[in-house]
Amino acid sequence: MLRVAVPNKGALAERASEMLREAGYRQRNEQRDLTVIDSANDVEFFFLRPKDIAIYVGSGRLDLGITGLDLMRDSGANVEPRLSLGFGGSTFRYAGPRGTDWQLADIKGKRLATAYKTLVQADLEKHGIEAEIIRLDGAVEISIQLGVADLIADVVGSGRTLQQHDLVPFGHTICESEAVLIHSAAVEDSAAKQQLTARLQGVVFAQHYLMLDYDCPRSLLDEALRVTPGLESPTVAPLADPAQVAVRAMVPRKDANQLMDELSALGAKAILASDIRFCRL
Ligand SMILES: Nc1ncnc2c1ncn2[C@@H]1O[C@H](COP(=O)(O)OP(=O)(O)OP(=O)(O)O)[C@@H](O)[C@H]1O
Ligand SMILES: O=P(O)(O)OC[C@H]1O[C@H](OP(=O)(O)OP(=O)(O)O)[C@H](O)[C@@H]1O
Ligand SMILES: [Mg+2]
Repeated sequence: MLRVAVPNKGALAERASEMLREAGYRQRNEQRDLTVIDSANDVEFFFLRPKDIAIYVGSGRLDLGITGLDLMRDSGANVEPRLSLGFGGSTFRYAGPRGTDWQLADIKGKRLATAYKTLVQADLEKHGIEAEIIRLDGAVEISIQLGVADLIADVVGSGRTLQQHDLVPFGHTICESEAVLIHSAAVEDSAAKQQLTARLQGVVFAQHYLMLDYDCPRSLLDEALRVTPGLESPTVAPLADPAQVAVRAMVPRKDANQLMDELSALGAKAILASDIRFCRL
C-alpha cells in the first residue's frame, strides 16, 4: 500500500487535501484523524505537521509527501520535489523594523529570530555572516517587539503580517517556496508513486487550462487555429451549415480572455469557456 504524508494543519493543509480529493482519493472527514485508508486506491494517508513531513519521507518510511519547498529545504532530509502543486506560494525573507535602510551586512552580530534555523544558518554561512540565531516555533514577527531578537527571517505571503508589526523585508530572497510533492532521493521509484503523481499532475494542469469552444466560418479556420492551436491538435467538427465549423481547444487560463477577444474580432461566434476539473494527458 502506498503511504503518503499530507499536512494536518496550517497554510497548506486544506488545499492539499482538496487536491487529493479532486484526484479521486479519499481524505479525512474528521479534522483530528491522523490516518485515512483509501482501500479502493490502495493508499494510506498520514496527516502530519508540515514541518515533519520531509523527515518521514526522507527516512523512507513514507513514500510521498506534500509540503512547502522552504520546509523541505529546512529539514535537511534527503528528499527531492517531484511535482510543483501550484499553491502555497511564498518567499522567505530577512526583515527588520521600519525606518532603517537594512542591508544584509547589518545582520552581523545581531540576534535573528526564525522558525527555519537550518535554512537561515545555511544562507548566512553562504554569505559569510555570523549572527545569533534565536529559534522560535511561530509568530516570529512579534519577537522583536518582545525584545528577544533584533531581526527576523520568516515566510512572507501577502506581506500583511510584516506590515502589521512595522517590519520591512530586506536583502535577497532566501527561498521562493510553494507546495510540492516530495519523495526520498534514496528510494527507487514505483508504479504506485507514478500513478499518484500523474493524478495530481492532472489536477494542477486542469487548474491552468480552460476548454474553449467556438463556431467559425470555414474560410477563417486556419487563422482561428493559429489563435488556439490547442496542446497538440484542436478538434474541428462540421456543423449543419457547411460554411461553418465548430472548434474545441485547450487554452492557458491566464490568456483566455485575450484569445476570446481575438477570436471574436476574427468572426468566431458562440465562444464558450469551460473549466476542466481534472485530466490525464
Ligand atoms: N501566508 C502564507 N502564504 C503562503 N504560504 C504560506 C503562508 N504561511 C505559510 N506558508 C507556507 O506553508 C508552509 C508552512 O506552513 P505552516 O506555517 O502552516 O506550518 P507550520 O508553521 O509548521 O505549522 P504551524 O504554523 O501550525 O505551527 C511553508 O511552506 C510556508 O511557505
Ligand atoms: O505575509 P502574510 O500573508 O501575512 O503571511 C505570513 C505569515 O503566515 C505564516 O504564519 P502562520 O499563520 O503559519 O503562523 P506561524 O507564524 O505561527 O507559523 C508565516 O509564518 C507568517 O507569519
Ligand atoms: Mg506557520
